[in-house]
Amino acid sequence: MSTPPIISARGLSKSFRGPGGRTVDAVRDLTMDVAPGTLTAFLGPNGAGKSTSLRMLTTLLRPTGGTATVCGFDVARQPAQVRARIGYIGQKNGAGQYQRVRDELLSQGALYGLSRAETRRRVDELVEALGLGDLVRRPTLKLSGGQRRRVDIALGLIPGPQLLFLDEPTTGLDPQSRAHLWEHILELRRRYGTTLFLTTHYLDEADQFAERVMVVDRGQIIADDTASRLKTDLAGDRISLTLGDDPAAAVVAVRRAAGAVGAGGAEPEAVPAGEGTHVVVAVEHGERVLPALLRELDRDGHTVLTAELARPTLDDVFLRLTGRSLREERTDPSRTDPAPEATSVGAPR
Ligand SMILES: Nc1ncnc2c1ncn2[C@@H]1O[C@H](COP(=O)(O)OP(=O)(O)OP(=O)(O)O)[C@@H](O)[C@H]1O
Repeated sequence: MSTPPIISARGLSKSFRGPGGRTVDAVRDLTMDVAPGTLTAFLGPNGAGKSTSLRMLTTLLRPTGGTATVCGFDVARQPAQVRARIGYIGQKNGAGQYQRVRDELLSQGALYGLSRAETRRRVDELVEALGLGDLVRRPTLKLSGGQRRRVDIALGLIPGPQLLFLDEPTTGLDPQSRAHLWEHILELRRRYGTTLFLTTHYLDEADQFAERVMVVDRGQIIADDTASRLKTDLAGDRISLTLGDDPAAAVVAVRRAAGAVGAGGAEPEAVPAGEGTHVVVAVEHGERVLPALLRELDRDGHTVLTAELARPTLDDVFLRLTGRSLREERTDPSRTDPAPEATSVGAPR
């Protein structure tokens, strides 16, 4: 990394005293460097340690081990300097209840010590960037979940942070509001070049929008790369074919054809399917392999009844790494109740 990292953590850890005096290692040995201007997604099931990591990086929780710098300052020793440079949108709604949206945004500027003129300029800019024009005169109490999340993000951005932490920004929103919020998040990046570090349960969001995905499980980062590399390296593509042969002949045919087109290696798996046999084989670069494989099978005189290419998802990656599906991990029975969530850093609301 040529420019210094905006987040740098070495062995960052946090243990809590759980029920019955049991120790909960919420975050274990978190080590990472994050480049400025990037969008990183912290992806993991409930209780994986995502919020705890964020709360340490935003100085809201004191680590029990390791070190971290954010915007060049030590989170434990220089929390005020860190807070002055970051925004944090927690899981619970930060926006007040009765104030009108515009008044709330203006008060936020005053809390951060911005001049009135500077605050107005920022508010106008963010109202436009986040599409809040029609909402500014309404009390936040009357807003929908998605609208309120946008106001939260505007509040977090009023002081012009270099780095914005978002804890599950889209949880609880319907698909349309999620898509809308993402448009705005991406627009913010284009405009201000803000570094974004967010947690999410949503595999599709991490896949589609993040440049870097860190998969977290049981307090540890278990994978860290672009979504596309994680999928290619850890899960691979899958070609599913239905051949008009019996299972043994179908497996031999696919194994031979895959070897002939340079995609051998993985053992094809066969399942009898009606008139023929369904065979699944894992390959790399399935889009290139599939046509060649079909030509090869045809040349060998096999009848291919159906052919399908399945691209892996981040869930396949998680499954491969942990043997569990992230989709089924939405609740964690061992979870204990965390302390009340603080929703902002830098200034009280
Ligand atoms: N204040 C606390 N006291 C005791 N245990 C805690 C506390 N905060 C978090 N934990 C525990 O630490 C672990 C990690 O929790 P954390 O909230 O960081 O997970 P998460 O990945 O953010 O989950 P979610 O996606 O549900 O928000 C969990 O087992 C949780 O119960």
